[in-house]
Amino acid sequence: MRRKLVVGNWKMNGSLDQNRLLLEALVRHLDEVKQVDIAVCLPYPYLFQAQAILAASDIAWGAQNVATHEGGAYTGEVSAAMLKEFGSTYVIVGHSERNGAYCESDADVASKFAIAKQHGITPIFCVGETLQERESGVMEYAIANQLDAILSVSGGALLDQTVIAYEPVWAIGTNKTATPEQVRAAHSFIRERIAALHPGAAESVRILYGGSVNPRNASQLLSMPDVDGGLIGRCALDADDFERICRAACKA
Ligand SMILES: O=C[C@H](O)COP(=O)(O)O
Repeated sequence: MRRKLVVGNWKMNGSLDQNRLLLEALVRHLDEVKQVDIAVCLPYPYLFQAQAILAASDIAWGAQNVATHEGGAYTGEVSAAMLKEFGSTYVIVGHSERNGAYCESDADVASKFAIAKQHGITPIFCVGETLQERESGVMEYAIANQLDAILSVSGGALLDQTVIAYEPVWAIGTNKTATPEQVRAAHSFIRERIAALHPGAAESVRILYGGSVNPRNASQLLSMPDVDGGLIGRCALDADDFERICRAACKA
């Protein structure tokens, strides 16, 4: 039985003052929510602040990216070892906002996935189709390619105990949520694809849905078969909304 996981992706939002209020509110609001795992992935400069405020709670924290290298002359990069020093449990890899704007390749994402695992950080590996891919009927092909990039570098076994986020690009930040049936079909496809290579990993990997999840649609989306939680963007910046989504996950 997989435990549900709700992760807030703060993206490039926050300030020391805003974060303190939000993190302290999350600690208060979510103190009694024990039935699901909860985490926030915030910008690098605030990992120390998250560690200070969340360490005594059950809320985990992590980053939104990681370098493909262990260290050295890579200006502007942040290594997995550095993330670990600040207590990061998770790191998001392959988010479509990075693939598009920063030209991350599948090989880059596979390296990030592998290096995170080597340092004991759980990668949250994002996959998902564009609207054009969905409308032209190649959605499964697109997702399979993204998955295979990881599977070919890391092997199925490395997916054991990791997290995949299915995020249709057209549903991110748009208020166009995927229908429950679309979500179910995509999650089932992802699990079957992994099972074909590594049945053990397919059972343990948690597959989150991300894309315009809010307190009103969370119950239905998160209770679909093969959905093990959510990756939440905008609604993770509001303590009340995030709490309601976490509570919906408890009942899902
Ligand atoms: O990582 C989170 C996703 O990009 C979803 O963002 P959103 O909930 O604002 O649509």
